[in-house]
Amino acid sequence: MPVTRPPTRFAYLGPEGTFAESALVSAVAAEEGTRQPAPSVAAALAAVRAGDADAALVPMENSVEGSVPATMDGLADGDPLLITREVFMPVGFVLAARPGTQLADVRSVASHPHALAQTARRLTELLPGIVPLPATSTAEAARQVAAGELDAAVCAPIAARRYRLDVLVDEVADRSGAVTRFVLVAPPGPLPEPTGNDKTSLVAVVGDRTGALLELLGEFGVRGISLTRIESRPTRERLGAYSFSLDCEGHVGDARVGEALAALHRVCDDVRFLGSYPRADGRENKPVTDVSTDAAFAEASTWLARVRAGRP
Ligand SMILES: O=C(O)C(=O)C[C@]1(C(=O)O)C=C[C@@H](O)C=C1
Repeated sequence: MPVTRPPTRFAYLGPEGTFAESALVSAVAAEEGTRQPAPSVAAALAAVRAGDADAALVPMENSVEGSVPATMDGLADGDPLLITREVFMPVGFVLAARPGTQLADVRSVASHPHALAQTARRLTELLPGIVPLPATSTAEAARQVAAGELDAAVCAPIAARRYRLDVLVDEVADRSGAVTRFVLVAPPGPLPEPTGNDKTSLVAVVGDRTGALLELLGEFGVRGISLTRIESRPTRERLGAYSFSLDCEGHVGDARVGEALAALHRVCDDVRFLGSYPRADGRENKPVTDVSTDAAFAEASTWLARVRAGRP
């Protein structure tokens, strides 16, 4: 009898109309599963950890405003989760209000803090003297405007349509061309197969030693592995204790990446592997140097085995 698998349940930062939902729609075909909005990044990750969702799509970083702390910390702490995909989404913002509202009528405006940061200058020009309020997402701000709780929202054009708002001002981003990188995270399980153009993410806690960060970077450098992102986050244990969240080129199944991670496991206080997944930013990993290929690593271990066997 054919086994029918239940559809994958994808959680995302909701409500409907977020950039996260658009990114999920762009990356996952409708027949691949169902979509369930979560009220926050933490809630989306918690749904996966509790088994109420099979995967969650959450924002990781934005080309203008940088990393999303809720995602960084949500992946670094708690039960382990694995990134299985990355998804890039252009983000553009509108100022939306209930039909009939004029710009001069607006007394309150809200959005996700990342969206407010990307539109801060324009909002000051358009709404002088009004302090923008944070919302859990751009679409949540739009929903609150539709419910009459706020006058205006900075949101995606799709959220304005979804909540039947009028666009008061189109394109309110301070910088055009912004892109947000989302990641799809799932419970621990088989890793995506290496494609030859992959990324690996991890969080490393380095000890309080002189040169500890240099040591960490050196493990990548000596194996010819390029980093695509690195940032520090407080471990929240005490002032001055940091973890490093980073992405590098390559798959943990590649000899050079596997060896680098094993070395970090030796030299760092803690290493959390966050996944290896296909690179999706349209760029190619840097060519692997001759001395860092899988073949070069295999040949070196064959040589070492011979040496150890007394046959140099
Ligand atoms: O609020 C949303 O629509 C989101 O998907 C979140 C988010 C973010 O966290 O950065 C995504 C893209 C934009 O940069 C603004 C907000």
